[in-house]
Amino acid sequence: MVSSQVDTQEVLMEIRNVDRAFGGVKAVDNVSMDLRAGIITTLVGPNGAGKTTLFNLITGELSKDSGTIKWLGQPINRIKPFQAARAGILRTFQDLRLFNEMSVEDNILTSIEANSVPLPMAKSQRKARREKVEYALSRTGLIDKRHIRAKDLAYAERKFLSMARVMATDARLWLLDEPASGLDPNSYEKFLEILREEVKQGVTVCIIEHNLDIVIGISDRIAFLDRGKLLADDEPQTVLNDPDLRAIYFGERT
Ligand SMILES: Nc1ncnc2c1ncn2[C@@H]1O[C@H](COP(=O)(O)OP(=O)(O)OP(=O)(O)O)[C@@H](O)[C@H]1O
Repeated sequence: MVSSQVDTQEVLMEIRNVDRAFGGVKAVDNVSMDLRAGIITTLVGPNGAGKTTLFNLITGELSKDSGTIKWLGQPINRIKPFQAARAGILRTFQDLRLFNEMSVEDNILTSIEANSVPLPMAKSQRKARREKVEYALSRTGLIDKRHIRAKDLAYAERKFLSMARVMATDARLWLLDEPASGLDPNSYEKFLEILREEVKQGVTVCIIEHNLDIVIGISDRIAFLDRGKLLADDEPQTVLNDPDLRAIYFGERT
């Protein structure tokens, strides 16, 4: 599933000594890691490990207490979510945050409009937007649902719409927060297939995932967080075969 189109040694994002506490809880504790281009990095760890907080720090939903994050070599320490999106870093949320009263198609269009650098709407740009919407609709299997309101979709379709909203932008880094949770096996196979295809086209993905089958099926690299600390960042087999990490993952720590 590694991209054939990009240099996977290229570091897109450099995270160094990042901290964030909530009162006495160190949600993210001195985390340093790289996100490399054209691969899928999976963030795993028990509940409360700090995975979502790390996403929030990357995209500026939360501010860091200390540490630095660089994107394409440039510090993005005070970035706001809309600036992150326009810089090519886009995320999904566990609670999806769709516009429930809007149609599927309008949800995708809105995402393009909100997350792209505004340009005068030349005819050619309008056409390009339409093509992106069509691409996202067809890749996620939502083409026949384009006029349905988001709130009337089935659960799996809502998950795919959330992904379509990222897909239709030109984001280079996708941060996906449990995008496959609650999906039936058919849907998550489809989800994995879509993701692999997008990575082949050059997208870079960091995904938070609990389902071990999905973690095994998709990861090029696994970063393991526990109580805010990064305990491992390595090849999947190395992380998954580590008995101490397995004990933490399966809640068997002493
Ligand atoms: N806004 C907040 N206010 C107070 N504490 C928070 C806040 N956000 C996160 N925390 C705490 O920070 C820690 C890390 O939470 P976080 O949601 O990042 O973990 P997670 O690994 O994403 O967990 P899960 O797998 O359950 O989603 C937890 O102890 C959580 O209670």
